[in-house]
Amino acid sequence: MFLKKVYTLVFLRNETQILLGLKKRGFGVNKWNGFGGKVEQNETIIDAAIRELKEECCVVVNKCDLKNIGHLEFTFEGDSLLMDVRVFSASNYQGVPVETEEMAPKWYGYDEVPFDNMWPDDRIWFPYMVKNKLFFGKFHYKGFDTILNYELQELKSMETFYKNKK
Ligand SMILES: Nc1ncnc2c1[nH]c(=O)n2[C@H]1C[C@H](O)[C@@H](COP(=O)(O)OP(=O)(O)OP(=O)(O)O)O1
Repeated sequence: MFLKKVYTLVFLRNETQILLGLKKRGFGVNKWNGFGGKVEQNETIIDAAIRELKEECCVVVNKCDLKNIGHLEFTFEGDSLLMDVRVFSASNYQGVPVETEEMAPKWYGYDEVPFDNMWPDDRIWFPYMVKNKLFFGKFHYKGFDTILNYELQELKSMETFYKNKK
């Protein structure tokens, strides 16, 4: 039996670049990642995605501009936590990303993504995101550096995926 916690993860992207943030504190510190965090009680997943993006790099995105592009699940050996991460992409937004107490943002070309300083799973599913393919990934970790096993699949539609998900 797992204890599920829902998280958001947002990537701002254009044709040639993706915005990553260097996490300055807490879980995943010193790793480059998208922007996101835990969904709070009485908050929708989309509202959490918008709030976390604003808190972490001061950018505002409208609901209609956030596209759900993937679903990731992380479990850890000897731990009952299941991290349920909803991945979003947006190319329309308001404001210029700025550094906050939590994240230092930086634009990267798709061929210069710093995978060596990211979660190890990122290099496995990023290619799907970059090719605009929808995806579902499940990763089981030992500690935070070693993937013991994983599954990754391309999805036809996120709606169908969530409709059929138990
Ligand atoms: N393995 C992996 N790959 C890619 N992305 C992630 C992981 N593990 C993760 O946790 N993440 C993502 C999911 C979330 O976007 C963040 C983690 O959120 P966190 O910073 O813990 O949540 P907050 O609500 O911001 O936490 P507080 O610092 O406010 O307590 O990383």
